[in-house]
Amino acid sequence: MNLSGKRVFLTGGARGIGRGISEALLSKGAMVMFCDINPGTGKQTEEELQKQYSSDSVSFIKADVADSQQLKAAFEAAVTKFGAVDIHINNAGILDQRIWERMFAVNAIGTIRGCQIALEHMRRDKGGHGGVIMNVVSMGGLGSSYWFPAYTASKHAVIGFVNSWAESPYQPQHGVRWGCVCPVSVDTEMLNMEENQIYDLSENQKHTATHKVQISDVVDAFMKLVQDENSNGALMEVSRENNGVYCRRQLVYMNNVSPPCFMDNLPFPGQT
Ligand SMILES: NC(=O)C1=CN([C@@H]2O[C@H](COP(=O)(O)OP(=O)(O)OC[C@H]3O[C@@H](n4cnc5c(N)ncnc54)[C@H](O)[C@@H]3O)[C@@H](O)[C@H]2O)C=CC1
Ligand SMILES: CCCCCC(=O)/C=C/C=C\C/C=C\C/C=C\CCCC(=O)O
Repeated sequence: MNLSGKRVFLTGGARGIGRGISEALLSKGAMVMFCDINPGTGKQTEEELQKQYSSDSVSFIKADVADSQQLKAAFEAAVTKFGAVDIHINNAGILDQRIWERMFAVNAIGTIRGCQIALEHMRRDKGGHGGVIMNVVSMGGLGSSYWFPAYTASKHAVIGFVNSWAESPYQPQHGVRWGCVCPVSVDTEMLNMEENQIYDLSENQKHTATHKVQISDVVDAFMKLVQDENSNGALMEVSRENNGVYCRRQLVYMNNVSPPCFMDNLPFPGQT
């Protein structure tokens, strides 16, 4: 997929992985509108990116993805500005076991609602132009973690939702392809946690120090997936397994869903 001129809406883009993805898309000639709950950082990022690219190509709008009206209004602002949205990216997320219901509202409900809003807009069988819906999930969504059970569950919910749409027999009529990047811990502000935000924090911090990846690793994986026209329903793990490169696995095998494949010919851990 040629990203030049593509119209993108992304959630949680003020900093971290979301900002990294926006910058990579802008560098390929895409136009990006991003929302965030934090207006200060959002505005600052908007200014910096507008200086680097152009004021027409990137803009910020304040929205809380857990609020259905705010999320819908922000997405519609992107449609009004660009004429349509070709690529929708659910990235906003939080990690705090102390407010687990709020975490579900942001990570699971906010993401699923984002998918639904974008799908309605993009579906060819409903007059749309087709498109791509990408999700920044987590390696926690592929397995389990005693450090943060509710966070893990919120990410599993997204994968279940996304793969169910990706394997729909009507997916070709929808003309929308789906993908998830699933990183291990990433070197962002999210790792600066307080006691009780997750269980066993000090043990986790020791573990994270040797396992974390960089934003650029996640962006690299995202860019491969978003540009691959043959990819639908991919869950791309981003981790330091296999000497620091990432591998890609696809868990859905039905008609019209890309076949399983391994990137860089590396086996997925546990497979030979
Ligand atoms: N940092 C990590 O170790 C990992 C992060 N992830 C996921 O990546 C995504 C991005 O996380 P990071 O960049 O690391 O975090 P971050 O905390 O650096 O950035 C998240 C951004 O989302 C915004 N945000 C939070 N709640 C929001 C809401 N309700 N509405 C709109 N915007 C909101 C924040 O203001 C912030 O700008 C999240 O979904 C996270 O779960 C996945 C795997 C590992
Ligand atoms: C395996 C769960 C990864 C979850 C990543 C995530 O979404 C948020 C991470 C936040 C803090 C870091 C916590 C734990 C991850 C640390 C190491 C996991 C190592 C797994 C492995 O590669 O064996």
